[in-house]
Amino acid sequence: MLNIAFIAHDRKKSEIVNFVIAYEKVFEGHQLFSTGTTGTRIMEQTDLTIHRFESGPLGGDQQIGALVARNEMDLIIFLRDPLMAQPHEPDIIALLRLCDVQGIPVATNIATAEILVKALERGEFAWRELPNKYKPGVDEA
Ligand SMILES: O=C(CO)COP(=O)(O)O
Repeated sequence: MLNIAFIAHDRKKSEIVNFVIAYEKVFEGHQLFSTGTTGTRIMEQTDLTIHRFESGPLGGDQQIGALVARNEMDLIIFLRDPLMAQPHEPDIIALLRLCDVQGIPVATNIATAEILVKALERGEFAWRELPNKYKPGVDEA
C-alpha cells in the first residue's frame, strides 16, 4: 500500500476529479491524502476515503511536504494552475523542491499524471516499498 496525495488549484479541480474517477479502482487500494478542498471535491464524486489536510493557502501543501521530508509520500498528483498567481506560491515551490530532494514521483500536469498512474497500475512502484527506497545524493561541484 502506497501513500498518494492529490492536490489541484481551483481551475484544475474538475480535471483532477475526472482523473481520479477514471482511475478510482487503481487508487482504492492505497492510503490517500489531499489538500482540503481538493479532497472534498474528490470524495463528493467517488467512494474513496481521503485524509484531508488544510487547504493549500492555509498550509496544506506544507503538511504534505512534511510527509515528503520524511520520505513517506510515494506519489503526488499536483495539478498546478500555470496561468494564475497563487498567494502561497512559496509553499508550492517548497513542496516541489522537497520532492526533488527525496526523489518522489510528482506529476504537475495531466499527461504526466496519466503516465504515472499507468505505471502504478502495472505495479511499477514496488521500489517505493523497499526498506531503503531511493537515497538522495548530490555530486560535489
Ligand atoms: O492550493 C492548493 C495547492 O497549492 C490546493 O488547495 P485546496 O485543495 O484546498 O484548494
